[in-house]
Amino acid sequence: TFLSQAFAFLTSPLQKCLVFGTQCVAKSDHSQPKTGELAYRKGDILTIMRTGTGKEHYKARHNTTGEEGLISATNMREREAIRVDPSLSLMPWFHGKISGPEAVSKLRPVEDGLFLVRESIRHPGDYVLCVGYSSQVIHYRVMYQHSKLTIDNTQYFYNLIDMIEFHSKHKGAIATKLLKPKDKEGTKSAELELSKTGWLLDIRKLTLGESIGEGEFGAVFEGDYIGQKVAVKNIKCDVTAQAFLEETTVMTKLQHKNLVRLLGVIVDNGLHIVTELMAKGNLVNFLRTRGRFVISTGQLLRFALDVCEGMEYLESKRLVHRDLAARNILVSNEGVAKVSDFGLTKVDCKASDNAKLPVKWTAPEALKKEKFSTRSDVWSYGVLLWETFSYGRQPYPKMSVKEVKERVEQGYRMEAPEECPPTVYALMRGCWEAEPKKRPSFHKLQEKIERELTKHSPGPAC
Ligand SMILES: Nc1ncnc2c1ncn2[C@@H]1O[C@H](COP(=O)(O)OP(=O)(O)OP(=O)(O)O)[C@@H](O)[C@H]1O
Repeated sequence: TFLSQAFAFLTSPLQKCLVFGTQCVAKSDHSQPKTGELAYRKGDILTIMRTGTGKEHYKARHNTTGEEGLISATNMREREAIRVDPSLSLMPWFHGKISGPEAVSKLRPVEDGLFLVRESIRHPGDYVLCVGYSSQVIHYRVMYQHSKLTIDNTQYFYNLIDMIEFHSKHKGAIATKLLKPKDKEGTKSAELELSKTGWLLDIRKLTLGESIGEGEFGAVFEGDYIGQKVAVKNIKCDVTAQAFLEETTVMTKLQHKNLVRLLGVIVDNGLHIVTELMAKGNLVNFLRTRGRFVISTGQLLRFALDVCEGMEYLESKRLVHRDLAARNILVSNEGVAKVSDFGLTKVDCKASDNAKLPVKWTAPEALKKEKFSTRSDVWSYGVLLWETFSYGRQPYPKMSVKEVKERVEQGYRMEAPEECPPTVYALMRGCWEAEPKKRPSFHKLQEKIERELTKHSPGPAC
C-alpha cells in the first residue's frame, strides 16, 4: 500500500503541451468528425503526432485504425499508470507446486477449456498443464527438453507463456483449446491490467528491424510501431519477464523529457518492452566513438544537465534509480540525453540483493549498509560526470572492484579527468562526500551546471 500511495496517480485531463509520441485515451466518443478530424470511441488509444492549428488541437493517429486527423486535447486523458503491485502476474494461471488432486479441486466445477499449470511434484522441474474437458480434468505433462518445453515432442516453446498462448489459439495435441485461465488466488493478470490501462500494444502493428544492442537479458531491436520509430527489448524467459514487469510498471508513471519513455508492452513470445528509440545509443559509446575533438565541453555540460533534470524529476517522485551510470544514459537523434534502465529503481529503500551492485558507481553507505537514497544516486551522478568528462573512460581505471571498495572507504577519490573544468571537478568531489547529507541535491547541481554552461557555447549537435 505504501508503494501504491506513493504513486496514487494521474487521470487528469491533458492541459500541458503534448509531445510527439504521447499516447492518450479518449474520454468520450467522437463519432461524427468534421473534415480533417479523427473519429474515435471512448477508451480508444491515440498517439500524438504534432500540434494542430489551435492551442488545444493536435494531429493524432488512431492506434487501432491507423487513421490520422485532428483531435481536441480536452477530450483526452493520459494513460493511467499501473500501480506497482506484486500480485500482478504474467502467468496468473501458474499455481506452483500443487498435487494433481488439488489441481482438480481448483478446476471444479469443470468447464471445457478451463485450465491451470502446476509444477510436477513427482518430476521436479517439469510442469503439468491441467485442462477441463468433458466433465473431467486431463493432466498433460510438460517436459523440459533441450532448453525448451514440450507436451507432444512436436511443438516446442521457449516458456510457459508461449505454450499457453499457442494452445489458446490452437488445439494442437491436447483435447481442447485453452479457453479460460483459472487464476491463482491473490494474483492479478498483468495482461488484463495492461490492456485496461492502455499499455498493451498490438504485435501486428510492430515491425522489427535490426538489433541495436545487447542487454543482460536479451537483444534490443530497432522497430516501427504505427509510424513511430521504437526500440524493443524482448525477454523470452518467463521468470525474467515477470521481474521486468516491475521495471515496466515503474516506467508507466514517468513522463519527462530526460527519461526514456515507455510506449507500451506486448505479451507475445515472452515480453516485449517498447520504448522510444534513442537513435544515438548509449552515452559511453557515443562519447568514445567521437572523442574530445568532436564533442565540446559545452555539449558535455548539456548532457550533464539533461541527466540532472531527469534525476531531479525521479527524486520528485521519491524514486531512487540505484544504477545511474553513463551506460544507462541514452542519446536521442536530436542529441538529448535521457536516463534509462529502471530495473533497480525503487522507492527509497533497502537493497535486497547487493551481489549484483555496480560497485564503482555505488555510494559507500549503499555498499556497506544497503542504504540507498537520492543522495546515493547523487554519488553515482558524480561518477557519471567523471565518465562524461573523460569521454567514456571506465572509472577508477586499472583498479579492481575490491580495491575500489577499500580505497574509497579510506577516503580515496578519482582525480579530475584531463582538461576537465575545475568547477565541474568540484561538483564531482561534492557528490563524493562520504557523508550523504553533505552531498548537493540534484536541484543544486542543476543550478551549478546551468551557471557553468553560460560560460561555454554548446557547440553544434554531434
Ligand atoms: N531505447 C533505446 N534506443 C536505442 N538503443 C537502445 C535503447 N534501449 C537500449 N538500447 C541499446 O541496447 C543496449 C542494451 O540495453 P539494455 O537496457 O537492454 O541493457 P542493460 O543495461 O544490460 O539492461 P538490462 O540489464 O535491463 O538488460 C544499450 O546499451 C543501448 O545501446
